[in-house]
Amino acid sequence: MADVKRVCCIGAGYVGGPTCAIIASKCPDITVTVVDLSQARINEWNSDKLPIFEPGLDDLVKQCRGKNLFFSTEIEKGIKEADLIFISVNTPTKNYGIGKGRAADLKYIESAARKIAEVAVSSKIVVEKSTVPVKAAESIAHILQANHRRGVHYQVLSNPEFLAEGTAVKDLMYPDRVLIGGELSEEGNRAIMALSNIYQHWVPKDNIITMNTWSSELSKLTANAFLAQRISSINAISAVCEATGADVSEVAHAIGTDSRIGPKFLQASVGFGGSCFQKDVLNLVYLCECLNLPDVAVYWQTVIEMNEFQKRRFARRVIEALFNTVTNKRIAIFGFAFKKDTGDTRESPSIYICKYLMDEQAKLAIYDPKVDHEQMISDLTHPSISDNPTRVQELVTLTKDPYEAARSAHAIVICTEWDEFKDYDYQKIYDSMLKPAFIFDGRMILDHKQLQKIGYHVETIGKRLSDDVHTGKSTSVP
Ligand SMILES: NC(=O)c1ccc[n+]([C@@H]2O[C@H](COP(=O)([O-])OP(=O)(O)OC[C@H]3O[C@@H](n4cnc5c(N)ncnc54)[C@H](O)[C@@H]3O)[C@@H](O)[C@H]2O)c1
Ligand SMILES: O=c1ccn([C@@H]2O[C@H](COP(=O)(O)OP(=O)(O)O[C@H]3O[C@H](CO)[C@@H](O)[C@H](O)[C@H]3O)[C@@H](O)[C@H]2O)c(=O)[nH]1
Repeated sequence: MADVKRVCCIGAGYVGGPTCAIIASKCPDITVTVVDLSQARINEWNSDKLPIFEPGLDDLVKQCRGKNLFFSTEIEKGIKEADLIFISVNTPTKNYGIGKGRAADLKYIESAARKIAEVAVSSKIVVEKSTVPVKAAESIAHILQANHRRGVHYQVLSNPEFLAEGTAVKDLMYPDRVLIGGELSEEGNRAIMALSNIYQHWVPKDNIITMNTWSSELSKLTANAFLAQRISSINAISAVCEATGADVSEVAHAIGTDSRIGPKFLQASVGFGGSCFQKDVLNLVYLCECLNLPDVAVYWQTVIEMNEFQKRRFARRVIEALFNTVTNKRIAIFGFAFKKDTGDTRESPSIYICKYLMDEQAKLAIYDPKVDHEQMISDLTHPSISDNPTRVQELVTLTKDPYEAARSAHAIVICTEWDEFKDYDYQKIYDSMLKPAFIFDGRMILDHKQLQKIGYHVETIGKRLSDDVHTGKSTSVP
């Protein structure tokens, strides 16, 4: 099995699509087919407008599509023909039954495994690419082995993905490391080598780390838990900064220069979003509970609680600064994606900030350079955000023009760190706003001094810019 010629990937999402585009582009000797249940998603992958926005992805897909990269709903054919199959389906937080709100929902993983067992007529390497709880590979192996045909053998590997959205192509092209976990046996080793050979087309051998399956699965959850924890930690410190007059950027810089801490992932913000951090930390929390480690579970749970606190705290600051009422006030929301350079809104802090402001009956004018308006409405009318979709439609205006969003507004709230927000004509915007005009920079990306010079009242995360600090009246510590 050392020579993989055909790869199939089940799941044409944010991970499956870009990962397979890179494999196809770096391995012209391998045919890669990405399959999905969703005809609409596959149609988009086969069209000029891909279903996801990622810098550099369009070119990559165009370069390989129809040559050695295919997108299809013919799942059975894809499985039958492949030597190696990636399972890259979604593993969302369960919203029903046992483990509701914390455990990962493994129903899509299981159905992919069952489909493989049902249709495979030759031996396969099955690679768990999705993020899963520890021991999920064992369940996949059980399903495959219990249903296998004579002469068909399986090796199950864990190969978690570390790409971040918005930088997926770069992350896949130059990964810090590739992790491959497998069975400690001769067949296990052969399967690990086969997958490693694919990556070695472009990843230096030393950056490919092999280990036992459970360590690999746990490493993925641990990496995300550590990253999320850093953000929650600096966000917690941002609250202390606002209360004391310290500046969180200065604190982050100071601690980041300690080589043991390092400078990355210390950007205080309105809170972390995205489809992974919350889901994976909760997944770890649930795992700890199941392993009868309640203290460890509580430890990681606080990372999530701090993130909730940060989103709520920021929305409250907006309301307080606007004289404790935002009812019927027009507030421009700049940014709806969970971070810049993506159109993804899953768990975006912007959704929650909009929710808190809508709860106070603020009128929102939302602008994002990449998020579709249908997606915004779908997020804001989700039952967990609002129980009155008609009211949402009344309160929210969606616009394709940031200047339009800010016109006659009382305030601008920056929720995503899009680069273009830095380049707007803020004098022109100021002139069109109601006075006093407020800017709440939830991402610390604007030139605050310049904005103050124009006349804005500026508030940001982790730093006091308002008058009481300028006059030295910062909160005293007992
Ligand atoms: N999004 C990220 O940045 C990222 C990064 C690293 C890891 N991950 C992990 O990778 C996995 C996939 O994430 P994603 O963001 O790509 O999800 P996604 O929701 O974008 O895509 C998953 C796709 O799988 C398809 N699917 C589900 N069940 C299927 C089945 N039985 N047969 C065929 N297709 C099926 C869905 O239709 C969907 O298109 C998750 O476990 C996630 O935690 C995501
Ligand atoms: O210093 C920082 C860094 C990030 N964020 C926020 O954290 C969230 C997540 O950002 P990021 O990690 O860059 O994007 P994701 O696409 O969610 O990627 C994370 O989740 C993926 C899915 O598991 C992993 O593969 C990646 O390694 C991991 O970075 C976003 O809302 C960011 O704005 C901050 O607030 N401060």
